[in-house]
Amino acid sequence: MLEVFGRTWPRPAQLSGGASGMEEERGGRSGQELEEEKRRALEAVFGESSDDDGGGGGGEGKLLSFDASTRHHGQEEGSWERVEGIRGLWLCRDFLSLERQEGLLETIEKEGWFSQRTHNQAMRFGDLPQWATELSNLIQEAASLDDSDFGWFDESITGDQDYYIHPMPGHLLWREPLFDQLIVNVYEPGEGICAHVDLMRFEDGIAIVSLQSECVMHFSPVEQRILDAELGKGHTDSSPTRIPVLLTPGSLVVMSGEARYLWKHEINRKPGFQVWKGEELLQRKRTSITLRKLCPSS
Ligand SMILES: O=C(O)CCC(=O)C(=O)O
Ligand SMILES: [Fe+2]
Repeated sequence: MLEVFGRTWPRPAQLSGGASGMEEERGGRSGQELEEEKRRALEAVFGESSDDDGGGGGGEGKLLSFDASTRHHGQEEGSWERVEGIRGLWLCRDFLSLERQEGLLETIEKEGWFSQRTHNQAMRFGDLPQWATELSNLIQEAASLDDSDFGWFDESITGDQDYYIHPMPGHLLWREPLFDQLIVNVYEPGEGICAHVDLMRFEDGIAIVSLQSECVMHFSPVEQRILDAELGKGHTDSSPTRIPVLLTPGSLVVMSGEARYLWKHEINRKPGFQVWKGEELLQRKRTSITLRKLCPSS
């Protein structure tokens, strides 16, 4: 099933008739209600969504320019970083080479999802296009390199923290399929996405690949009080925590556990918010690919 539409933030509502953006929790409405509203609006515009690729190149055997088999071993792997302060948030900065980033962009372009200027978000549910399956294989491969490859082994990590010693805990990394939902978001300079926790209809273990413009994604706790209690701080006098993470082109972010459920993520590309090491980042068009797995009941 393919859905292509315009995100509503910060652009005005386009296809979704006033519904808020896809994941944001706003105005007291649950994410689920927003999702349903969006679905109804989409159907009003496009009719019922179907599984058809529209001949866009996602079908079996059409690898186009993104071909995982050309991966250069050693070049693109092995630079996982744990994001300090957020358990379950991992960053792999050099996940995709420049060549592979270009191939991926070209492949996405050939899908034709964004041929209309107003369309800046496409979602696929169920069978993913082959290039996205290949991308998820690369994610699995990168995340599954054993401890010695990364020197992660840390004897002080025990018990439930075991969950956080790999970019993706084993029960998520080896599920079948790893991902069955895809979102491609295209952002023009100045455009971003509001602080949100991804909907509960998706399982734990979410991956985001960044292309084109670099950007700063901010993470803030869903409940500042919980974080403060954990850190042993009184919550009344503490300022809200916001942890910036620089997403460079070709980088991969993986969120699981606390990072996925207890932290909101946000990209604010309004002037003054895209600052890294004291410098305002130059904004260009940005494309991101989010891969998730639907919960069995969805
Ligand atoms: O564009 C991004 O990097 C984030 C997208 C996102 O958070 C989402 O699709 O839920
Ligand atoms: Fe998200």
